[in-house]
Amino acid sequence: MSILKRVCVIGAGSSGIVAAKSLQQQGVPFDCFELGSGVGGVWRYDNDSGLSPAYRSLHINTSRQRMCFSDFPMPADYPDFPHHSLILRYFENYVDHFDIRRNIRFRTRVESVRPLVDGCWEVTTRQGESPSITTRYQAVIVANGHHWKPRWPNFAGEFRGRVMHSHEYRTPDDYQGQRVVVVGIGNSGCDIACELSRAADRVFLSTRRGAHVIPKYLLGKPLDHLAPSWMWRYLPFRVFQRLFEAALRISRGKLKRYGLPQPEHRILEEHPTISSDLFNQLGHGEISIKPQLTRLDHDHVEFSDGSREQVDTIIYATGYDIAFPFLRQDLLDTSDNSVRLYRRVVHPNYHNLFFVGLIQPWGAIMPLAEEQSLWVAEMLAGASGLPAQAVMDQEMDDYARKLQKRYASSPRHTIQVDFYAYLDEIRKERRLGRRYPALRLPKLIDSDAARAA
Ligand SMILES: NC(=O)C1=CN([C@@H]2O[C@H](COP(=O)(O)OP(=O)(O)OC[C@H]3O[C@@H](n4cnc5c(N)ncnc54)[C@H](OP(=O)(O)O)[C@@H]3O)[C@@H](O)[C@H]2O)C=CC1
Repeated sequence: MSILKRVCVIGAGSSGIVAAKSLQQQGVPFDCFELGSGVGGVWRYDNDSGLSPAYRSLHINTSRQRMCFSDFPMPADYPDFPHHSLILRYFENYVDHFDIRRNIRFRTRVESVRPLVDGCWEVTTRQGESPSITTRYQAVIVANGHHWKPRWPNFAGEFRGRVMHSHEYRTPDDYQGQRVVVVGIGNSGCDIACELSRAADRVFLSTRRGAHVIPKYLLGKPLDHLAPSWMWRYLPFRVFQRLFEAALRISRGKLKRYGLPQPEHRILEEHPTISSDLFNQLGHGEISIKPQLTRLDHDHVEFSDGSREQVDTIIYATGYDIAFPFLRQDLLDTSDNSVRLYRRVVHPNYHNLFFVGLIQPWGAIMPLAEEQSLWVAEMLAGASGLPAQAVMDQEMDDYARKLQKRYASSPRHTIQVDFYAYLDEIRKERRLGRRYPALRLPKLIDSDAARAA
């Protein structure tokens, strides 16, 4: 039997809950489906969805003032960079404060999302072991996150020790006395290498191009407090980049002083790697930096400088693929890990299929997911619309071109945005949207004749 509803939200992580709350405030009926038995997504340690990569010691690397939602500040007694347990508590309180938990169906997998010929979406869900249910929706908001499907590299040779992805890493307890190589110098790689360096016998951190590692505090301030928002907004990019480089030179010094390779690209041309601990652990001689891993050889690994090390465990901290297991690949091609969406939110052909939180900002994601959610909720409430298709196509082309020009080429740089620029962009889109014809949603007619397109 199919039941009529209006909007389906997929996921109750930080993006899903703000999408749900925004719909509720606009009076748009919705169902939110969450695979795990609680909210919080990646911030729920040992989430029974099996999708959270959070390790026991995880602290966020954006400050509490920058990461919170606009109408729900984080408690003043939280530290600058809260532990994941505090962040989860914040999300739990948010959900209760805005009374959205009753519209979230937990332990429910979204199996498929299919477009119907009448413009609606047919969403098939399954709660636990119950039979699947199919429901028609006028619109779907995808907020399933993009840090749950490990990206595995492929190296020549064979390895007989333990091979794992950072997604599986939880605590350093099992690594006493081991020799471990961590591949990748993103935030996971650095955090895990630092933690393991206090437990394992030797830790090698392998990087193929280095990173402009930024300490959590710069000139005595949480790094995202250093430059006022007007600098991010109005200074020409190259000027801002030079100022940032200067602040790093003063605060941190040169990378090579710590034994880190100098990347070929400049700061702001990569997703930021933020770690204060890495500098200490390098200075203590507890981590050895290695170039690209090139070959596996039973209980040894080889690197591009010809060096070779015996190791017990390889941890690939090589990032994540973007994936929507419930959507047909031909509806949204993610084969090169990029997605083509208007303003990173609206599907180019199906204007009632939205994505919230599918961005990787220089800065915190939550306020940006909030702004996206407000925009989408206004459209779904009939208060706002989209520009002409040609305008949307142009914007998507421009974004892809700018991204390619600015960022080091990597599958992890396909959804990058700058915090303030993107916030302003979506705010402007909301203002303009009120002048466009309201978004036309398909009518909800429960008809067995509506076939999958
Ligand atoms: N404390 C916090 O708040 C934390 C936040 N995060 C966030 O989670 C997200 C995911 O981070 P993370 O898991 O670090 O993943 P990232 O994608 O950010 O980093 C992956 C790293 O692995 C390298 N890599 C990828 N493929 C290969 C390969 N085949 N060979 C060698 N190196 C490779 C990348 O290098 P290259 O650049 O050359 O592609 C990069 O250094 C990010 O948004 C991050 O900011 C993660 C951990 C902690």
